[in-house]
Amino acid sequence: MTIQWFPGHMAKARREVTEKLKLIDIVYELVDARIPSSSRNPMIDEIIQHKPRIILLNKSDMADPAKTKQWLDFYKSRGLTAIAINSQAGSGLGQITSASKELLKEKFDRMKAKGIKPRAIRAMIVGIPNAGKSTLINRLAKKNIARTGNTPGVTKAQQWIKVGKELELLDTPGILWPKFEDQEVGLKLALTGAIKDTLLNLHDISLYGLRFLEDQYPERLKKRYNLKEIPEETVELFDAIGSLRGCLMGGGMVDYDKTAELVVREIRAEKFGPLTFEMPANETKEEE
Ligand SMILES: Nc1nc2c(ncn2[C@@H]2O[C@H](COP(=O)(O)OP(=O)(O)OP(=O)(O)O)[C@@H](O)[C@H]2O)c(=O)[nH]1
Repeated sequence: MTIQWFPGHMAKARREVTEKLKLIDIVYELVDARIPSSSRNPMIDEIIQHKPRIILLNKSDMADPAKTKQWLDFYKSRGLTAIAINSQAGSGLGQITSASKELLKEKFDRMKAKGIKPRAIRAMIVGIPNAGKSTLINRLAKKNIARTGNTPGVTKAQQWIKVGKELELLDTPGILWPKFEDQEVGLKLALTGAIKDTLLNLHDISLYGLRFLEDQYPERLKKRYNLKEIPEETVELFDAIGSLRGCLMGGGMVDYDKTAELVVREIRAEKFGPLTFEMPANETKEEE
């Protein structure tokens, strides 16, 4: 699903998340491990305020493991709890409940001291489109969706998913917008498949991807496209890839549209192995 975000949509999304915050103890902020910064909502800190939070680096199977570790260290150094997960395979999910209990220990101890009956931790998942929210919810839900049903004329009841005995999850995640006003963020979102190609120029996306590979993973780029050296000139690079892969027009000229499309498709399909497109040093100021 690709959402076109207009100011009205953003305000509504924010309102919905703010409303649901009242029902929960903790927020699970789901980001893409390949672009942990670009796949965040730029106003998330302001929106969730002081609500306890765990950052879930999803799709960690598609990210560079060494870089994921650096991201986890970075969050830790900032006093933030972060866990690398793979919602599709279910790995890392076991840590979510224990980390939540740790973060909420004081609150629950206080409740206990006041004589309040013990209850499960209540949580909500928040993330940008395509972060993997539904996949994670389905994984955690197994068969334990507590359907409460709707009563006509009454506001739709929130439905809770039981995750073991100690955790309950709101069944609808909060969907928030990415920082798409930043061109580079847009290119990273496109390369990871979070936004449609049609929103950006395919040549710009592929060129950004190729230059990124040249800078960070030159050997993988050379190997994939049989390059002895990586040509400095963009045209030469496209020519080399296009002719190797038969992306040609009539007359044997390289078809740059087809070549650009091929490159983007291959990056997304992990043909260059797991990739991480940004590191903590690029984090924007709001983390400071
Ligand atoms: N490799 C991999 N793919 C994942 C993972 N989690 C989700 N996906 C894939 O990512 C895509 C988006 O997942 P969804 O669960 O639909 O994402 P969403 O955040 O609910 O998306 P919206 O409904 O657009 O808000 C799907 O193709 C999933 O199969 C993961 O951990 N690893």
